[in-house]
Amino acid sequence: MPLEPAICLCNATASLGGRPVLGGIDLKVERGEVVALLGANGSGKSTTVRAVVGQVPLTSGGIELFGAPIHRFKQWQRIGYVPQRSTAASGVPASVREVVASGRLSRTRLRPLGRGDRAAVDRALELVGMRGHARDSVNQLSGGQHQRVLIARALAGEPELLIMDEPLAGVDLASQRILADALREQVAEGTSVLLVLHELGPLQPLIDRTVVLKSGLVEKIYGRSEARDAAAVHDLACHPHPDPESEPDRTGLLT
Ligand SMILES: Nc1ncnc2c1ncn2[C@@H]1O[C@H](COP(=O)(O)OP(=O)(O)OP(=O)(O)O)[C@@H](O)[C@H]1O
Repeated sequence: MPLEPAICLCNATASLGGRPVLGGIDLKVERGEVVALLGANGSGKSTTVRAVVGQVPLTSGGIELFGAPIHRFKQWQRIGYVPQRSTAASGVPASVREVVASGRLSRTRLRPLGRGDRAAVDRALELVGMRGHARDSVNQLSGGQHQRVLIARALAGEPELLIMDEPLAGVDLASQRILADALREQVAEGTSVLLVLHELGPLQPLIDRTVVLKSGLVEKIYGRSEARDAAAVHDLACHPHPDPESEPDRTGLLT
C-alpha cells in the first residue's frame, strides 16, 4: 500500500489581520517528492508553509502531515523547517556548530548529544560546506553562510520532510550550487521537500512539481518537464519591469 503523502492541504483557507489570505489551497507533497511554490509577492506562499508547520491556523479546510490531521500530529522531529528571513545570530555568542547542533534538540530533548547526534551534526555541516567554519561565531558570517547554517540546522535533525521558505534568498550562485548538491543528497535518501522559491536556479533539476500561487489560490501546476516554463511564466508575471521606487508588499509582522 502506498504511504500517505508527507503533506496534504485540502481546500485550505486562512486569514491574517482579518483579511482572507489563502482562498482554498489544494496541495500535496508525496513521499520523496520535491515541490516548489512560486508566485508573486503576497500571493500566499509563506502563509501556506506557515500553515503547514502549524504557525497559521486555518479558517476552513484541512492539513494532514504524514497522514495525520495537523491538530493530532505530534512527530515534529520528522520535519525540518527553514523560515523566511530568519537569523542564526541570537545575540548570545554561539558557534556555527552550536547552532547546527540545536537542530538535534527535537530528537535529543534534554539528553546530551550522543555519538549519532554528533555524526548527524558533522554530516549537516559537511553537506552545506560549512565544516571548516564549525568553530566560527555565527555573528561573523556572511548572509549566504548564515543561510547555509540555518539549512544545516534543519538537516541535522535528519528530517523526513524539509520545508524551506526562500532558501536561496541572498545566496550567491556558488552557495546556491552547494545547497543544490546538499538537497540532492537529501532527496536521494528519500526526504520529501516543499520549497518556496522566487527562481528555481540550480535547484530546477531536483524539482518534481512547481505550484504557482496567485492571490491565495493555486493558479497552475507544472510537472517536472515543464519546470523551465514555470520559471519563465513566473519571471514574466512577477518581475516584468522592476520599479526601484515601489515599496515591497510586506507588513513587517512576520520578521
Ligand atoms: N501577519 C500578517 N498580518 C496581516 N497580513 C499578513 C501577515 N502576513 C502576511 N500578510 C499578508 O498576506 C498576504 C500573503 O503573504 P505571504 O507572506 O504569504 O506572501 P508570499 O507569497 O510569501 O510573499 P513574498 O514573496 O513577498 O514572501 C500578503 O498580502 C501579506 O501582506
